[in-house]
Amino acid sequence: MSAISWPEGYARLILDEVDSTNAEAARQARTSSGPIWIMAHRQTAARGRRGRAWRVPEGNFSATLLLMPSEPPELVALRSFVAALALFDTCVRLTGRVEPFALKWPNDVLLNGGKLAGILLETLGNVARVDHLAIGIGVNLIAAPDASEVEDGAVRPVALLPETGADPTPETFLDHLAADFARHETSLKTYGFAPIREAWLSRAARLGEVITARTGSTETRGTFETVDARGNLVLKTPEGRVSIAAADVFF
Ligand SMILES: O=C(O)CCCC[C@@H]1SC[C@@H]2NC(=O)N[C@@H]21
Repeated sequence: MSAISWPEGYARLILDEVDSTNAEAARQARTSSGPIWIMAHRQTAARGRRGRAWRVPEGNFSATLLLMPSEPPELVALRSFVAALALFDTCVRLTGRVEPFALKWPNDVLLNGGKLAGILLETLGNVARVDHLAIGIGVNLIAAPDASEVEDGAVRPVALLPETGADPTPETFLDHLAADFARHETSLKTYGFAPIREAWLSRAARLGEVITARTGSTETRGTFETVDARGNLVLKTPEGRVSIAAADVFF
């Protein structure tokens, strides 16, 4: 595997233990003046989407990228697609295989149909313009939580090592991910969301198939048509097209 160079303009902080790298990003935001990757070998209070806990066996990958976008929230939210694409590229490079990986809206990476990685976006700042964005990324490198620990109907958790035999250290994973993220971030800034959206759709799981999107107590079932220019999930239902900004998706 060729050596990878750390992207210019991004700082890096590697911790042995922290409560949550997203919580550390919020603390770093008080003093940091530029983007910084924060990686931890252990998290004692890692959090997942929608207030869930995220269980992290040691050896798995846990990191947060703190950005200072100063952009409106709808643009900032598109970073979840940038992060998902970067994760996809990193996984492909480190395993030498593309076919077992897919992206699940809004921001999971699947491996052999199971959940390999999740992304948690958290914003800090005023409502109109986001001053700080924390992109938290967890990847099951060596071990996945037991299927009994996840919500009913959710995809089963899987890990990279048992599924592919690839055994990157968290540091190696970070080096690749930081480079891949920086490349897609430059593309977003230069060309806008369109190429990111196309690339994401070409790696999407269950495109054209019937899926279910659940938000609280509301459930929408329909054919996964596309992701629109704002990153919304578009489902074709018997009642017409529905565009969904935030939900959990079930296959
Ligand atoms: O629910 C999900 O799918 C998102 C999981 C995100 C977990 C990562 S691990 C690194 C970062 N720190 C946290 O506390 N959470 C994110």
